Amino acid sequence: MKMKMVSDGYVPLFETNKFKGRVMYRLFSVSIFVGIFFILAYRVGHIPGEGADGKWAWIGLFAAELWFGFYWLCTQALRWNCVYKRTFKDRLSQRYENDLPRVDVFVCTADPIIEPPMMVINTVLSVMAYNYPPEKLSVYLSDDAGSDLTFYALLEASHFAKEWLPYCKKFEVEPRSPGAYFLSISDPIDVGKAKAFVAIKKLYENMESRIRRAANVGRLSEEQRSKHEGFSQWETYSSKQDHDTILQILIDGTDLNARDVEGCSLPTLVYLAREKRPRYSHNFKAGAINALIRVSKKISNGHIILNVDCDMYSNNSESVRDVVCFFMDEEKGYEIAFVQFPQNFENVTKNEIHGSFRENMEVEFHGMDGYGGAPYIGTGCFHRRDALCGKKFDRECIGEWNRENVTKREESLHELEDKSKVYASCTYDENTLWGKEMGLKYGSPVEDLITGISIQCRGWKSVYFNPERKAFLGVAPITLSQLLVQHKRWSEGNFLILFSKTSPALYAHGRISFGLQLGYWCYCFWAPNCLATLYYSIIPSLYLLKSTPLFPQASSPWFVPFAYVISSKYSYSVLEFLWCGGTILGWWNEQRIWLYKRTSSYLFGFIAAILKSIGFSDSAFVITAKITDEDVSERYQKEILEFGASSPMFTIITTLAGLNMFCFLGVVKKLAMDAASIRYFDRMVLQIVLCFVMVLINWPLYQALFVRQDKGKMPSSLTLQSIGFALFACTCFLFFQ
Ligand SMILES: O=c1ccn([C@@H]2O[C@H](COP(=O)(O)OP(=O)(O)O[C@H]3O[C@H](CO)[C@@H](O)[C@H](O)[C@H]3O)[C@@H](O)[C@H]2O)c(=O)[nH]1
Ligand SMILES: [Mn+2]
Repeated sequence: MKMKMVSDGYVPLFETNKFKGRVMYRLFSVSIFVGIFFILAYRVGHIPGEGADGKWAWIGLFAAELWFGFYWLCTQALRWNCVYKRTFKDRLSQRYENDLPRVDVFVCTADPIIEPPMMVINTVLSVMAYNYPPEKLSVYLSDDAGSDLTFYALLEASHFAKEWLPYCKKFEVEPRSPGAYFLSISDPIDVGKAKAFVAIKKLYENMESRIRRAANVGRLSEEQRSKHEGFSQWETYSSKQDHDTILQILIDGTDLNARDVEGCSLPTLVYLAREKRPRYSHNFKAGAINALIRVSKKISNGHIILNVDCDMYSNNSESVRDVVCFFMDEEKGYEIAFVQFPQNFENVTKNEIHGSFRENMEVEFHGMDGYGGAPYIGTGCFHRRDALCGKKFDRECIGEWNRENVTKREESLHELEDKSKVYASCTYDENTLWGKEMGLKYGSPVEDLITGISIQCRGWKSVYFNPERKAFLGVAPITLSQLLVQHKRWSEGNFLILFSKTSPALYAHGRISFGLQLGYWCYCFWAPNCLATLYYSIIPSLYLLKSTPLFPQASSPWFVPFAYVISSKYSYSVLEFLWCGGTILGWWNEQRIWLYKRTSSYLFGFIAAILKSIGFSDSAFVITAKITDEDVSERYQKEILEFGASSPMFTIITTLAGLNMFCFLGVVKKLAMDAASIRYFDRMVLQIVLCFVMVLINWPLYQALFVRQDKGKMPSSLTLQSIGFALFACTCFLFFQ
C-alpha cells in the first residue's frame, strides 16, 4: 500500500550501479575456464602407466587441480556481478530530518591490557560525535573484562565529550576520534581555530595522562574511586570470569540537564560488564552483543544497531546518515536487514607486508552485494534491530520507522539500571532462542559470518557500502604470528559453517541466490585449501630431484593451457590489485601471505575444525592484540616480517621454504653439470619455474633464518629444526622412494 503511494513521485535515497567492465570480465573469465578444462583434460589423458615413476604424484596433482578449478569457479561468483552503491543524504534531510530513527551503537572490549582503555574511549568518542541528532543516538560499551580501569576511562570520556562534541560540530572535524585527529593535525593553519584547537588538545592530553597513569599503576586511587558512585559496583567483583553485572548509565540522553558546554543535548552513554560465572559459558563476543541487545532495548531501544570493535574508530561522521538512506528508502529499504561497511586499517604500511583485505573489500564484497547479500563481518555493521533479533522478512512491514518515540520514563535512572541488569545475567540465555534464532549465534569462532547467513536465510537482503571517505579504521595485527592465529580462527570457523544448521551448501540452498551461495563457499572453503596448496608446493619440487616431469614440456601443445591460465590469472590479479589502490610490491607481499596462510593457518584451522566436529575440542576466541613493543612496531613500519618466537606455524612455513631451497639447489647443480641440461630444462620447465617462485617468495624468510640479527629474526632452534626436517624429507624422497 505504502509502496504504491510513494512510487508516483519516487526519488530514491540510494542508487545501485553495475560495474562497467562487466562484459569484458565475463569473457575473460570464460577463457580461463576453457584453459582449466584443457589442463584437467591433459591430466586425465596422460596418467603415467602402471609402475611408472610419479603415477601417484600425478593423480595427486589431478586432485589438486580439480580442487583449484572448483575453488576458482567459486571466486568467479565474487566478480561476476559487482555493484556499487551511492546515497543521497541531502534528500534524506529534506524528507526525514525530524523523523530519523534512533540508533544504538555497541562497542565491545574484552581486555584492558591488549585493548588499552585509551584506544577504547577514542572509539567511543568517535561514535558519540556522529553527525546525527544526539537525542537519537546511544552508545554502549560492553566490557568483557569488567575492568574498573576501562570504566574510569569511560567516565573521563563522558566529561571530555562535553567539550569534544561541540568542537567537532563547530569545526566540522574529521576524523572524530580525538587521538587520530590530533595525530593528523600538528598545527591548525587557521588562526581563528588555533585557540580552540590548543585548548581542546590540552584537555585531551590531561585526560590521557590521568588514564595512562592509572593504567601504569594498575589500579585506581581511593580519590579516583570516590568521584563516582558507579565504582561501588566493584565491591563484589572477584575476577574477570566471576562477577556480578555492572551497569552504569553515565550520560542519560533524556535528562534535560545532560548538556554539552554549548548547551546541546548529548548522546546516552552506558557502561556494561555482563555477569560472568566460571560455570557458565559466556559465548565470547556473541554473548556480549546479545546482552547488549537486550539491555539496550530496555534503555533506548534504537531501531538500528551499529556494532564496532573497540579498535575501529569512526573515520566518517556521516556514516549513520548514509545508512539511514538505505533503511528509509521508500521502495527498497524495507527488505534490508543490515548495511556492512568495509574493514579498513589505520596501521597498514604502504606495501602491506601482512597483506590486507584489499581485494575482499574493493571487489569481492561488491560482488556479493550484486547478489543482494553482503556478508556481516563483525564490525562496522548497522543492523535493523528486528532482523537481528530473529524476525523473518515480511513484505507487510513497510514504513515502520516512524513508530513510537521514546516516551517519558516513569522510573528513576537507578530503577532503570536495576531492571536492565537482569538482561545481562549469565543465565538469561539458558533455554531461550538467544544465540540460536535470536541475536548473534553462539558456538562459532566466526559468529559474525554465520549470523549474517542466517539473517539472509530468513529472507532479508543486505547492503555493502564502501564510501570514498573510509567509514571505520581499525588496527591490523602487527606480527606474523598474530596474523596467522587470527586466520586460523577464521578458517576454522568458516569451514565449520558448512556443517552448521545454516550451511550455505545445504540449508541456504533456495533461500539465498546461487551466486551468493558460491560466494560464501569461497570463505567457507578457506581451510581445506591447505591440502591442495601444500601438495602443490611440495611434490613438484621434490620430483625435480628425480628429474620426473609432472607437467607438459615446453615444446608440447599442452603447455599452452598451463601457460595461458597461469599468466593471465596472475596478470589479472596484479591489475586488480593496482586498480584497488595497491602497489606492485604490495601485491607480491600479498602472494607470500597467501602462501603462509594457506600452508599454516588453514592447515591448523582444518585440523581444529575436524577435531571439533568429532567432539574432541572446543573452539575458543583468541583476542587479537592491538599493541606491541616499540622495536616490534618499528620493524613493522619498515616492512620487515616479525618472527621472534617459535610457533608450530613457523615450523611449517620454514620447513617448506627449506625444502624448496634444497630442491632448487638440486636443479642448479643439474643445470650446471649436466651436458643435456637444455633437454632437462625443456622437460621440467614448469616445475623449475614453480620451485623458483617458491624460493623467490620466501626470500624474506631466508633472511630471517640466515642473515638477520635483530630480535624479530627466526629463533635459531626453529631454524635448525626446520632445516633438519627439510633435509630429511629430501633425502628420504631421493633414496627410499
Ligand atoms: O570474549 C570476547 C572476545 C572478543 N570480544 C571483542 O570482539 C572484538 C573482536 O576481537 P578481536 O580480537 O579484535 O578479533 P579480530 O580477529 O580482529 O575480529 C574479527 O573477527 C571476529 C570474528 O572472528 C569478529 O567478531 C570481529 O568483529 C572481526 O573484527 C574486540 O572488540 C573484542 O574486544 C569480546 O567482546 N568478548
Ligand atoms: Mn580486531
